[in-house]
Amino acid sequence: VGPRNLFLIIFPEAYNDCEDNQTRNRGFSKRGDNECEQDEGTQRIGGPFGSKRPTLSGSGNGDIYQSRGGSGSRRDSWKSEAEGGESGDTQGPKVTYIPPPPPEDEDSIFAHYQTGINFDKYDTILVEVSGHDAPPAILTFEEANLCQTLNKNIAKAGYTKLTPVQKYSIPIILAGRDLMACAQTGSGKTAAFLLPILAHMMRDGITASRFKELQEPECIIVAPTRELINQIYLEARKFSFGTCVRAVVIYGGTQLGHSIRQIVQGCNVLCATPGRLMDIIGKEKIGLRQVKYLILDEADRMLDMGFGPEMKKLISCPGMPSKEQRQTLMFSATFPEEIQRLAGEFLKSNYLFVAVGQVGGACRDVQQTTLQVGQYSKREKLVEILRNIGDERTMVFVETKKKADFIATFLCQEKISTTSIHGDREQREREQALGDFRCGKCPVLVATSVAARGLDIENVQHVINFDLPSTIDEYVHRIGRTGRCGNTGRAISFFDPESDSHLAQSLVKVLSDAQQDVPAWLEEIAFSTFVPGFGGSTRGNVFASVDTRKGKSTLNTAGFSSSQTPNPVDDESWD
Ligand SMILES: Nc1ncnc2c1ncn2[C@@H]1O[C@H](COP(=O)(O)OP(=O)(O)OP(=O)(O)O)[C@@H](O)[C@H]1O
Repeated sequence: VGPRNLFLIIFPEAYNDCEDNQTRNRGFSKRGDNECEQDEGTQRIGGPFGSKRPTLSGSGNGDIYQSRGGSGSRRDSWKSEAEGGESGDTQGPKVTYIPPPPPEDEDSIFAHYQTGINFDKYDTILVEVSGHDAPPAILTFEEANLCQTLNKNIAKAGYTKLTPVQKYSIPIILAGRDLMACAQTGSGKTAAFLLPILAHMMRDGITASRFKELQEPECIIVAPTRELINQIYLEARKFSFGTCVRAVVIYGGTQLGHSIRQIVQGCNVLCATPGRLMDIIGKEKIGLRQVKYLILDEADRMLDMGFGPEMKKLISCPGMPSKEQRQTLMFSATFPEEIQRLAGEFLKSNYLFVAVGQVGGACRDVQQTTLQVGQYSKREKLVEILRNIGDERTMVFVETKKKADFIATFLCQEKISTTSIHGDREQREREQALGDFRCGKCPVLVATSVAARGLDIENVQHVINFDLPSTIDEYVHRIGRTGRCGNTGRAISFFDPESDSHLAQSLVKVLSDAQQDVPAWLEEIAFSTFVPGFGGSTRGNVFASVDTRKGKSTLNTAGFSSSQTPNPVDDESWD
């Protein structure tokens, strides 16, 4: 019995289960179901790729699958942390993982990859700014008039030229305005908010944090996944290098005591996943009275039905300054209209909206290919493609955690060096997997949607959608793991007409908007599933290209400053 057969004997229904699961979920908006961050406080113990089937639970062999309630349990699972899960009174053993500290040497802090051949093409992208009295865009870092230390750090990070989202967002944030910004994946949104906030903090003369049981950060940044918030923290640490500003990161899957120890040493910029943040606030280690900046990265995800209620709780926490008294910033590559409307509750009514290119559009530096592949041929096709790719770094996205384990195991058996990341793996394993992928030890990373957003990994040349996601937004984020910062990349998607037809129409639109070839068979499927007045089952108005306030806006190429909206924009009342 070969290893693959052995796997199938032990988990005979693994493959079909995954497919069933995926099919069952089709047709529903899976916003809220898709795997994202799950900050539950208990620890999972897994096999080579983490999760074990629930049926093994309690087998007494130490190989226990700590059930997380299946897909769709995200809210509950991370709530359990906020409600005391971390203290170990829910399920499973207490989390003891303490992530290794990041390297402290300057070379590591400022390590970066090169911008690509298409970096300058960013300047040709149309930018739309809506809202009243938008400050003009800046063309250079010098125009931003940042302090010397920040300028030094920018130079050490290898930034010489602003990206469009930076040209527009930096002056808006420096002017103290609230902002909702939408720009393509990999185009520098993180620095677009970090730099002006740090500049503000420096200008306000932030004093060095000192040890205190209750810390009161000036800035809170939230993001939907642990790895992403850690990445944002590393960027914050890089740009604040040599200043008094202390950034701290806290996220689920790690020991709570460790998070607390990081915080009490001083905290000006708190980077957090929502579950851990609420937990720490509940434990009175963080006070909110000094919060001047609240940033929601991947804001559409942070406001959707998965995280939205917790974000609302956050802004209504005792001490949290009202929206009039804080500056709130939202960034994403996608912004469905209905989520834009929800965002109004968080933002001042005169917030500005910046759209670089088409809201929700795919990055044009990614060459997209769609292949018609039925579910039973997918594995063979995957192996064929990976063998052709060789050692180039490739992310393979699948729809379920079980499938991620299954495909990763399968590829290893095929002698393709593979690791995996998904929400049923322990945090230690997730970080190890990402590390092995980053350094090239494992050039293939099989992932669920937990890795779809925000992750900025050097040299990811290929993304393969083994399973297409259920929403086109998720597709845009996934393929955005390649083709970053002006570099080129390739995305190959397996389209199974049995389960993916609902996506055909929006996929055709995304492909054609990004000037990609659209296969005739895909157009045919899109046509045959045509829904008049297409709202799409998955994403409100799929191709929203404007601020939903419908204010008049101005179109600019990124090199020129915007004029302002002449008319009142609020024809819809949110407050
Ligand atoms: N002005 C710049 N010059 C050079 N490199 C830059 C510049 N701005 C950002 N970068 C680099 O580009 C990469 C992508 O940036 P970032 O991760 O902020 O993209 P993003 O827009 O947030 O993407 P996503 O939508 O996937 O979250 C990072 O490695 C970042 O350091």
